Amino acid sequence: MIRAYPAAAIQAAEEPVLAATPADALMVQAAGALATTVLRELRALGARRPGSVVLLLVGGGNNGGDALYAGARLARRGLVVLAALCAGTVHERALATARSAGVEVHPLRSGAELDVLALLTLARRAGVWVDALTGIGAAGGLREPLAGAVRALDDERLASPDEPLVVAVDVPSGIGVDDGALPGPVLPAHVTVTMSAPKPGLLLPPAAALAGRIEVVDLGLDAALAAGAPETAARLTAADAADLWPVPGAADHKYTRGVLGLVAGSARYPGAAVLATSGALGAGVGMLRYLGPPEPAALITARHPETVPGPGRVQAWALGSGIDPAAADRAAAVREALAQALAEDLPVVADAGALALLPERLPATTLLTPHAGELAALLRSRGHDVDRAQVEAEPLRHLRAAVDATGATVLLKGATTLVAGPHGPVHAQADGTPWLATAGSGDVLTGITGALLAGCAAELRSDTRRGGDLLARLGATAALVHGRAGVRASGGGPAGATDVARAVPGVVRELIEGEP
Ligand SMILES: NC(=O)C1=CN([C@@H]2O[C@H](COP(=O)(O)OP(=O)(O)OC[C@H]3O[C@@H](n4cnc5c(N)ncnc54)[C@H](OP(=O)(O)O)[C@@H]3O)[C@@H](O)[C@H]2O)[C@@H](O)CC1
Ligand SMILES: Nc1ncnc2c1ncn2[C@@H]1O[C@H](COP(=O)(O)OP(=O)(O)O)[C@@H](O)[C@H]1O
Ligand SMILES: [K+]
Repeated sequence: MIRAYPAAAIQAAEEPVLAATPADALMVQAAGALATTVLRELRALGARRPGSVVLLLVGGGNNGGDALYAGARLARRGLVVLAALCAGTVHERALATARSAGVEVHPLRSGAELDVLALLTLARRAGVWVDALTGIGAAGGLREPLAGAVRALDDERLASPDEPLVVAVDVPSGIGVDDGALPGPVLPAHVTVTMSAPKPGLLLPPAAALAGRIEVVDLGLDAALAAGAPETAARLTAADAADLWPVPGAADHKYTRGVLGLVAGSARYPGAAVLATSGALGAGVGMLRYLGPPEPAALITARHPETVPGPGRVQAWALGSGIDPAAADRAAAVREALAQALAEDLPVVADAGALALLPERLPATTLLTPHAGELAALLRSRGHDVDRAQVEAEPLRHLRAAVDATGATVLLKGATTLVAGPHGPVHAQADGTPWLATAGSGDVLTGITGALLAGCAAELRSDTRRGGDLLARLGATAALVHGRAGVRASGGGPAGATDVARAVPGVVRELIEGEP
C-alpha cells in the first residue's frame, strides 16, 4: 500500500532526526536524490550532461534549500545551473554551497516585487525547471508575487517549442498538500521527487494530476511515520488487491464463494443489467441471482445462461444501475432489496438510481458508488448546497461530507476514484484510462464490486464490527481491477463497456498470479 502522510506527520517524524543529525544532513541527502533524478531524466531525454541547463526556482524555505544543494551537485557534474531566487531571503548555507559549486545565482526579488521578465529569460535558457518555491511548509495557495510568476512560467511552458522538463521538489508548489486542492496556480510537473513519503495531495485529485510520476526519497523516517498518526490517504497496489481478492480453495462451492443479488436494469436501460452481470461473473462471483423485468432478464439469460433469475438467499446485493428512481416498480424493488440487506446485515453496493432511494442513515456495510454529479445530488438531498463542479474542485471534502451525512462508505468515481468510509484513510485509485469514460462503464464496476462483497461478506461483517475499513479497501480493489480492465481493453484506443467487462478475468488472473 502506498501511504501518504500529511505535512504535520512528516514534520513530527523529522523533528527528532533533525535534532540528532548535523545541520542540513537530511536536506543534503534529499538533494542528492533530487540531483540523481534530474540526471536520470536528462539521460532518458537523450540530453548531453555538459551543456544541459537547469533552472532552480528557489523559494524562501527548506524546499528551496533542497534545490540549491541539488543544484550544487549538478553544477559539479558539469551542468549549467541557474538559481532564480524568488524570495527575499533563501536558505543561506545551501546558497553558499551552490555559489561555490558554480551555480549562477540570480536574485529576482525586491520587496514585494519579483522580476518576472528576468525569470522568463532564465527559463528560456533551461531545459529543466526545478520547482522549489514551496513544499510542506506552505499554507494555502501561492501568494503574489509567486502566483504571478508561476502563471507566467506556465504560459511560457505551453508556448515553448521544446517543452521544459519540470521536476517538483517534494510537491508541486501551491497544491493543497494535505487535501489535493488547487487553490491557485501550479506548475504541472513531469516528476515529483517527494521526501520520506508521499503527501496526500500527490494522490488526491485534482492536484494529483499535476504531480506527474512520483519518486519517494527514503530518508529513514519510515519507522517514525508508522509509529505516529496513521496515514490519511492511501493507494492500493496490485499486490494489495491480490491479497484482498477472494480466491477459491478446494473446499469451496458456489455458495461459500458468495451469491450476489442484482437489482439493476429496466425496460428503458436493459443493458446496465447485462453489464453489471458481466462484471460480476468476470470477477468470479459464485452465483448471481437477477431480480428484474423480462426485457433485461431475457438479455442476461441469452448472454450469461449461468445467471439464476428470481429471488433466493444471497450474501451481498448490487443495486441501482440502469434504474430510474422515478419508475415506481423498479424503485420498489431496490427499496425491498435494501430493506432485506439491512435486516440481514448484508453488504450492499448502491449505484445510480439506488442513490436516490436510500434511507437517511446507512450502516458502514453499505458502499455507495456515485460519480461527481450523483454525489452532489446525494449531498443536496441531505441539505448541502453543492453542485457537480464544486465536487470536482474539492472531491475529498465532499466525499467526507457524504460519508458523514450517510454513515456509509462512499466510492466517488472519476479519473482518480476515491473511496472512504467512517474509519481509515481515503483510498485514491488511478489505475484506469480516460477511455473508461464511456456509457455503461460504471455498471461493470458495480458488478465487480458486488462480486467482491459477496465473496468477502463474512470478513466484512466482522471487520465492520471492529470499526475497520475493509469495505473501503474492497471498493478500492474493485476500482483497481476495473481501471486495469479498461487499460487492457483499450490498449491505447477506444473500448466499450462490454470490452471492459470481457477484460476483467484476465486482469484478476494476472493479479493473483502476482504480476505487478
Ligand atoms: N525539515 C527538513 O530538514 C527537511 C525538509 N525538507 C524540505 O523542506 C520543505 C519544508 O520546508 P519549510 O518548512 O521550510 O517550508 P517550505 O515548504 O519551503 O515553505 C516555506 C516558504 O514558503 C513561503 N510560503 C509559505 N506559504 C506560502 C504561500 N501560500 N505563498 C507563497 N509563499 C509561501 C514561506 O514564506 P513566508 O510565508 O514565511 O513569508 C517560506 O519562504 C519540505 O517540503 C522539503 O522540501 C527536506 O529537505 C528534508 C529535510
Ligand atoms: N477520465 C477518466 N479516466 C479514467 N477513468 C474514468 C474517467 N472518467 C470516468 N472514468 C471511470 O469510468 C466509470 C464511469 O462510470 P459512470 O459515470 O457510472 O458511467 P455509467 O453510468 O455510464 O456506467 C467510472 O468507473 C469512472 O471511474
Ligand atoms: K515544490
